[in-house]
Amino acid sequence: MASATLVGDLPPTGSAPGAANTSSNTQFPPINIGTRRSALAQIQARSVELALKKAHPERTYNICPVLAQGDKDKITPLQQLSQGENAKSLWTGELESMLEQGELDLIVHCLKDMPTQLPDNLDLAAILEREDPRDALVVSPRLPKDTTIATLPEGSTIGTSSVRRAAQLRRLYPSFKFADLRGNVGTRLGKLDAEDSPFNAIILAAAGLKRLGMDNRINQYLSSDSGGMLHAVGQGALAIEIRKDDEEIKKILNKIGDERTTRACSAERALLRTLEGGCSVPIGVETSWRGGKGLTVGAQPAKDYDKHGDAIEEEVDLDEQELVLKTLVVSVDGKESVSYEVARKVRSVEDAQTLGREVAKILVDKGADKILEQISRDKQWAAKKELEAATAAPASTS
Ligand SMILES: NCc1[nH]cc(CCC(=O)O)c1CC(=O)O
Repeated sequence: MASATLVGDLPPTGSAPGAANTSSNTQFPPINIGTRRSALAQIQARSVELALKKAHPERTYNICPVLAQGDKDKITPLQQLSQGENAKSLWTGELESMLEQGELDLIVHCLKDMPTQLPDNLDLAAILEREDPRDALVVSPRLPKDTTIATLPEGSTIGTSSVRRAAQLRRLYPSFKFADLRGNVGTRLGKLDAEDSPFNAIILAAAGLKRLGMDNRINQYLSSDSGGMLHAVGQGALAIEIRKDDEEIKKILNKIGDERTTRACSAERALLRTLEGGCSVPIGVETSWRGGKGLTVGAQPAKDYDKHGDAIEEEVDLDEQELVLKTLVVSVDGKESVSYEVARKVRSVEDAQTLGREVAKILVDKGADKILEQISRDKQWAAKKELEAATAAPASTS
């Protein structure tokens, strides 16, 4: 038959007259969820799919894993990769063009990896409840299990490709050396554990380890209270990017966002955007909510436990709580730093953004601009050197 239609390829509407009153998945086309290909990315995409299925069981969902540019090039250090025009699209460019072309309906991102400015036709449409935003210290299996950042051997080598992590640690632990460490979480742990590993410890986001069920590898959670580390803007939160004009998907996403995380992360991102920092700029933040009824830890309300040990969610009026925002900008060598802390009620995303922008201006007044200018001069210098090297040896493959 010339006009055969493939099963599963039915048009969303206008099925042949007399067709059975079809099941839900033929009334609407499936929603295509884009994600990167790593195990962690796919777990994250599945958690979003689950939330969507709960909110909209009448729809069907497809997870589409896509290989990102940043995953392909594992050799060039991140600082160099994230330079120039395409800097910001390292992890998201490929997925975004598929979204623009309608091959995807939404992309699940780690908010931390999302640039503060998106292409004009795309939108950050939802931020989900935050997982643990802290950084985590994972020490070599050759060291005692109770090793902390403060008890690591003098002169230890720490594996991290994050300028923010290295700069903050240089500031407090000047004897440490830092070595580039790339790859997905499993790869990084493998490099730490290897017989001939150069690393005494590595730093990873606690959120990634928890989502992968590998938090048993965490030797110490790092925070302002422990190890003196502030995490990256948006760390631990998942965000959904969509086409700006896609009202249907906007409506579908309505129920899955988390207001507390959205406000906290909006303050963090407005701060970052005002400082014009990319993901490789050493800006650390920490947000928590306090006041109202009951204390909150991280982005989430502190949980009470009933006599069976089940968590009781406290009723806390978010609008009556203060957002506590701790911030730190450190020079790459760790020698200069500017910090600022503020607490204020933020009753909307706009309030939160205003707070973030104000804090950025205060940090600049306190000298953060000099630190950031130095970093951008260093980057330009490195880019120039790279270009010179490329011109001098065009055939070089290294
Ligand atoms: N830099 C890469 C990256 N982007 C997001 C996460 C996972 C944590 C998160 O969801 O914020 C990680 C891994 C890491 O930093 O260890």
